[in-house]
Amino acid sequence: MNEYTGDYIGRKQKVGIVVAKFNDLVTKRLLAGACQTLNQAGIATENIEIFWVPGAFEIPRVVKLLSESQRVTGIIALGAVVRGETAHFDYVCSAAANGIAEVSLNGPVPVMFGVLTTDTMEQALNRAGGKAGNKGSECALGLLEMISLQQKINFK
Ligand SMILES: Nc1c(NC[C@H](O)[C@H](O)[C@H](O)CO)[nH]c(=O)[nH]c1=O
Ligand SMILES: CC(=O)[C@@H](O)COP(=O)(O)O
Repeated sequence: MNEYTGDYIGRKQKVGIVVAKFNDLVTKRLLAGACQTLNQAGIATENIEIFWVPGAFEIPRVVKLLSESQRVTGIIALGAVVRGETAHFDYVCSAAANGIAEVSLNGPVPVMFGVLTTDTMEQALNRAGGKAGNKGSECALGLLEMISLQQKINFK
C-alpha cells in the first residue's frame, strides 16, 4: 500500500467520514481501510468522526452539513452502490456523485469520493480490501494530499 509522503498536516486535524449502511458488508471494509490509513499517517482515532447514513443517496446532505459545521478539515464519503434490475442504480449513483462533487467544489473543505458503483457485489468486495485494493484507503491518502495542498494555498 502506498504510504502518505506528503507534507505533515498536523496530528490535531479532524477528519469526517460519512458512510452508507446499505451494503455494509462492503462499506465497513471501506471504512476500515480509510481509518487504518489515516491512523498510519498520524491522524488519531479520536480525531476521526464517523457518520452513518442509510444509503449513498443520503451521503451528500450529511457531507454538506459536516462541511459547513467547521468541525473537520476534510471529509471522506464512502458507499457501495451495486446494480440491480432497474434504473435505480443510475439515479442513486448520479445523485451521490453530483451531490458530493458540489460540496467538495463549493464548500470550505475537500471531500473525497469513495462511493463504489459496481455491477456485482464481487466487484465491490474486490475494491474494499480485495485484489483491486481498498477505495477507502485510497481516499484517505488523497484527502491528506488535498488538505496539505489547501493549507499551502491558504498560507498567508
Ligand atoms: N441500492 C442501493 C442503495 N439504495 C438506497 C438509496 O441510497 C437510498 O437510501 C434510498 O433510495 C432512500 O432514499 N443505496 C446504496 O448505498 N447502495 C445500493 O446498492
Ligand atoms: C442500486 C439500487 O438501488 C439497487 O440495489 C436497487 O435494486 P433494483 O434495481 O433491483 O430495485
